[in-house]
Amino acid sequence: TEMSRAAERLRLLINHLDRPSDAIVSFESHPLICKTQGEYTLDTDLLTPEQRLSYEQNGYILIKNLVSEEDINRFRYTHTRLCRQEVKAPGLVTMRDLAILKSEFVPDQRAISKIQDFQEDPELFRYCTLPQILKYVECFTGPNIMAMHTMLINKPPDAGKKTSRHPMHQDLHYFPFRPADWIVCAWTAMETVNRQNGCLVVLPGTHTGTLQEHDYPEWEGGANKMYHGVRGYDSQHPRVHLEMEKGDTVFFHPLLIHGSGMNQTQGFRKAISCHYASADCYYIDVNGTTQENIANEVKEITMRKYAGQEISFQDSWAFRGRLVKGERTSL
Ligand SMILES: CCCC(=O)SCCNC(=O)CCNC(=O)[C@H](O)C(C)(C)COP(=O)(O)OP(=O)(O)OC[C@H]1O[C@@H](n2cnc3c(N)ncnc32)[C@H](O)[C@@H]1OP(=O)(O)O
Ligand SMILES: Nc1ncnc2c1ncn2[C@@H]1O[C@H](COP(=O)(O)OP(=O)(O)OP(=O)(O)O)[C@@H](O)[C@H]1O
Ligand SMILES: O=C(O)CCC(=O)C(=O)O
Ligand SMILES: [Fe+2]
Ligand SMILES: [Mg+2]
Repeated sequence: TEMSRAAERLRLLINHLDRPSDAIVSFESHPLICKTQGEYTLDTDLLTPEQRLSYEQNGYILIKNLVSEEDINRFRYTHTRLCRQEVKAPGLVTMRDLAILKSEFVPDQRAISKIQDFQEDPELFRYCTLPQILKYVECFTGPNIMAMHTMLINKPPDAGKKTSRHPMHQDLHYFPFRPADWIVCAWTAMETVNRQNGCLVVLPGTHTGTLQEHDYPEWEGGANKMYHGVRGYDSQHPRVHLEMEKGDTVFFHPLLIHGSGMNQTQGFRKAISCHYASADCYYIDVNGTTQENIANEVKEITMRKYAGQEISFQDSWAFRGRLVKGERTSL
């Protein structure tokens, strides 16, 4: 890992040198290159030494009660209206659970297990700009911050085929940008999440590893579109169930292996999340890598969505990404 991170830094240096001079970010003085105290976090006066150490070692930190009840209630209300199509947001992607795909369509939150790409909905996107979240994000990404990927997950009661599970995966599998250490996910519980309704399950420490090969899990009841899982991860690795209360927020590294279990309750378990990256990250070519499979699926879907227009995997990220702080330097 140390070698591959060194190689990544070298690639980054070359990438910066390749750019026109006005785009060059002063390399020596770059806050992220000059991280001296810890490899994964910056010294911003916010994280305690214990929290920094915990992120370095585990790949995540959980902050209690970070988002107010009032904000979450507003996000819930907007979610309901988006699902009922009472309000529209350009680019919004809605996803139905495999188990109810063939049932009659009712435009209701109960039919929609996930919405993605809400960057054009001002109310939901407010989540991505909350100052108390960005303060933490900055510890990982530095001052130029892009909101790259937005989701509101509405995990349905399992219909009996275990399709409500999310297989163990690394989010970096979906991202054609680097370096991984400058990317972080914020995931906020919109209600109590526990083992019964399918809380996040993480394998602490796996963020120090490399990106693994991902594919559809061989599950009897099938798996949802694009829900790839890590091929053959170590099932003996210690697991932590992140039980959280409404408003609690976990920040985690994109290489951290995580998933979520079945929802064994009758409620729809809700969480809102955003993946942030330093605007100083750069796009990579995933051809010939393990990410080729997801890139092809994404290209196929964008092709259908935008009437046959070919959009590169990288561009599909560039046009959804939104600057939330600082300067849009590269992404
Ligand atoms: C850090 C990131 C981590 C992650 O994002 S992990 C999860 C990644 N998931 C995603 O990116 C969401 C993917 N979902 C989507 O893009 C859309 O929901 C999807 C699948 C394209 C469907 O949207 P629409 O096109 O609006 O819906 P549609 O009813 O016209 O369906 C089109 C074809 O897709 C199929 N489909 C829809 N939902 C599915 C599901 N849950 N599992 C498996 N297949 C599914 C559907 O049957 C249809 O197929 P066909 O054309 O009839 O052969
Ligand atoms: N057979 C399996 N192969 C691969 N991954 C699995 C398998 N079973 C569960 N997982 C994954 O492990 C994580 C936890 O899922 P699981 O349904 O076992 O919930 P759990 O939280 O462990 O609950 P329980 O208390 O019932 O064990 C999820 O990411 C799930 O997708
Ligand atoms: O909320 C969940 O169940 C986890 C979702 C997740 O990890 C993802 O979509 O990448
Ligand atoms: Fe994930
Ligand atoms: Mg289990």
